[in-house]
Amino acid sequence: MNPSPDPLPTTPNPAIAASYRVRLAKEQFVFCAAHFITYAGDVCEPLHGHNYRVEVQVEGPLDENHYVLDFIAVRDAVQKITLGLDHRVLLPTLHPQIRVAADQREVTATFEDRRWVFPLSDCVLLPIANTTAELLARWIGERLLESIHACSVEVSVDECDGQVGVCRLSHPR
Ligand SMILES: Nc1nc2c(c(=O)[nH]1)N=C([C@H](O)[C@H](O)COP(=O)(O)OP(=O)(O)OP(=O)(O)O)CN2
Repeated sequence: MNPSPDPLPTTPNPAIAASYRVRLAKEQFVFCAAHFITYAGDVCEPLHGHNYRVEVQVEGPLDENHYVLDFIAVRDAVQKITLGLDHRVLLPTLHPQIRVAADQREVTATFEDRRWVFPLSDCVLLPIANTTAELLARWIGERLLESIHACSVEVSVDECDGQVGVCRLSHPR
């Protein structure tokens, strides 16, 4: 005769540490934007566009619903951020060599002897040093942390099918 099986535990084991996060990778987390970056010191790309795809992870303790955060609240917060970048030209205002100047109507960006002029309403001026996927992920992560209550977020920005910049941000403890 088989010995009777061990009884199933009736509570989670407090000796085993658990942490939780939610991950959202929604179809609608896409923004189509134009940009150019510099690299290797003084190489400046031509203006071009990407269909950027965003994914987020949010970490924290469980609330009274046993949620880290409501998926719907996170979804709406991310969508609001990505919508603000959609169909825009992304320009870095902290770039050491790209100068970005705006008036009531237009934005002028200059790099060495090159000059781009855009309608103001077509642009988003971002306080970052270069519009790399990594720094866009950080900018989105900071906006997300401002709008949801979470210990930490991780934002991935995929600029074209598998080229992904990732930034993890945590509130100081
Ligand atoms: N770590 C990072 N590397 C690169 C970034 C970045 O944000 N983080 N960005 C770029 C460029 O912005 C560029 O957009 C790369 O895109 P891609 O179109 O793939 O570049 P190609 O010149 O190879 O263009 P093809 O159309 O594929 O010929 C570069 N690196």
